[in-house]
Amino acid sequence: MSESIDLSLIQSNKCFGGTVYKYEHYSPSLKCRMRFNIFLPPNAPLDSTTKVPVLYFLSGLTCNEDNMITKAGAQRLLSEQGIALVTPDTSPRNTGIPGEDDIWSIGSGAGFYVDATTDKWKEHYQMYTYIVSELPELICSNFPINKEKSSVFGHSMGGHGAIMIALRNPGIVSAFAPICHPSECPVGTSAFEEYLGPNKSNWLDYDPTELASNYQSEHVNILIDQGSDDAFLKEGNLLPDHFVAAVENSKNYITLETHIQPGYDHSYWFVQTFINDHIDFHAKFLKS
Ligand SMILES: N[C@@H](CCC(=O)N[C@@H](CS)C(=O)NCC(=O)O)C(=O)O
Repeated sequence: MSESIDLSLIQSNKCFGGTVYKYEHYSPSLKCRMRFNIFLPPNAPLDSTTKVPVLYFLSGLTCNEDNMITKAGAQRLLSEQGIALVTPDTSPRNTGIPGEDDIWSIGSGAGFYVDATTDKWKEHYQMYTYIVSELPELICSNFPINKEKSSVFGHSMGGHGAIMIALRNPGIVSAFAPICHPSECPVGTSAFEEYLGPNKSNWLDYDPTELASNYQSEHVNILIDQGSDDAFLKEGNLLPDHFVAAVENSKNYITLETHIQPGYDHSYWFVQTFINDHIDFHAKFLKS
């Protein structure tokens, strides 16, 4: 890895026999310093010659690299399964873009996993490139990770990111309460307009529902869990029914399993309840 990336260890904590490491690095695609956590299971310490599969978890609005790894309780099963976990941040930070910290659903903590094209955001907000290209290269060059065995999952805005990425780079994907149709919901339209401009045709490649409705590529397997008492769902920000209908059009190419979980909300209490189902879902493919 090039020295300019300056990968620095910030913290390490033993966890279920493995270790959670926090790193900081300079990101050439985002032009700022970024942090991520990586959990290495007991069978793949840093100096291991054994390479293990990896899961990338994309978090939701207002989150950083810590929310999921500290709250979802994934490490117990990942440790047993011998699967690594990477939790990236959700946006560039401290870029100096005016107002970057002012609105909870745009800017810091709200990168929406797109490569921005508008003058205001495009220099730094290249989260699609960061998550799909830069970060996996950095991870596979510096850690005992099997490049061929990786998949992505996420929550809310990160569920949108995970499904969108898996439909553009066919693979296994799962999501908790994903923003399924960002082009049609309040938080999605305001962010897409800001990052991609007002022309909705430029939004389609970043929208899970739009991508699914025309999908005719390698088979994709998707698992979604959705709480029935989720405030974001009730506000019309998630629109899972739009996604289910879109998949109907592409059912020869997409297998979708959706679980509506009665009484659960949008929080990490919900995520931690079903995290093991998601790890098992990925493990079937990652370890085959
Ligand atoms: N607008 C609210 C909602 C933010 C929110 O619920 N974010 C979700 C993802 S969309 C989350 O995971 N929050 C962090 C956490 O629960 O740890 C806020 O700013 O508090």
